[in-house]
Amino acid sequence: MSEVISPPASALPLLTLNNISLSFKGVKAVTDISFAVARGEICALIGPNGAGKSSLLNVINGVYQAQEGRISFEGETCRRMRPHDAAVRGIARTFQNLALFKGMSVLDNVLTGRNLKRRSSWLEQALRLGRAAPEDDRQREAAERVIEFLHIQPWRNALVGKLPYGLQKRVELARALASEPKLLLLDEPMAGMNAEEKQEMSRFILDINREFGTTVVLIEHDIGVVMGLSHHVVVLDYGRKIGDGTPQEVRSNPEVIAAYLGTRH
Ligand SMILES: Nc1ncnc2c1ncn2[C@@H]1O[C@H](COP(=O)(O)OP(=O)(O)OP(=O)(O)O)[C@@H](O)[C@H]1O
Repeated sequence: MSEVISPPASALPLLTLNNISLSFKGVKAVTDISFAVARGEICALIGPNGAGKSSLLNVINGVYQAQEGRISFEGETCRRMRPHDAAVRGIARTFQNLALFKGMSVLDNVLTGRNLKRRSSWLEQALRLGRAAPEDDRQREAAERVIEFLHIQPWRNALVGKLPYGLQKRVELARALASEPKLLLLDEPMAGMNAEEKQEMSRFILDINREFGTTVVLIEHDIGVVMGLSHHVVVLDYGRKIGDGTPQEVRSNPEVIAAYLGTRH
């Protein structure tokens, strides 16, 4: 894999989490987490199982509402953000367990990522009237460009449920990318993949970051992949932040080493 190039320095972070705490019926999942994600960077969230990584991703895109703390996105601070608001503001995500329409084709799945870009009403779309027909063509062209970018054109008409798991993960990435996000949240994009597939997926994530300047926050368990892919690493353990810095800084952090070598588990 080629070297990770640092993103351009920008004064204002794209995303800032301030003192985020989240609990489920009194059980703390995330406690007092603060960190900032610079525009254009790839930030990895790592930590042992149950550390609170997915919960935090769900707070960022509004699936969960933090009981405490604030999130700022593009300088705008909000206490509560619903998933639809997050999508409208340019936050897209993929899931640990795939969330695709398995009975639909690759192209149709990717097209669902374009829904927020449509301006015609559902009636116009159903009857292909007014703005709907030319808009349909534009959305299809945009979806085809993403399909080509992620090298899934040979399967564009295949039913997603029939594809191997690694390809389904790529289709889910394509659907998220089709929405032209400013921030892409990837929950274990390489889970269940072999070394070759992981390398390929890392390559696509780097290409997205470089080609479109998309900021990425991803959860990944493979530390080798994280170190080769990320500009910034945030480490969680038991819902608390124990490390935050460059891959090199995090790798030499004694608390992180203790968490990973198991002396604390
Ligand atoms: N919907 C929920 N209801 C109750 N508890 C939850 C819920 N979601 C997460 N938790 C709890 O919050 C804690 C953090 O879980 P979370 O899934 O965020 O961790 P994680 O770091 O993503 O773990 P993994 O790497 O295994 O996916 C765990 O103790 C988990 O059991």
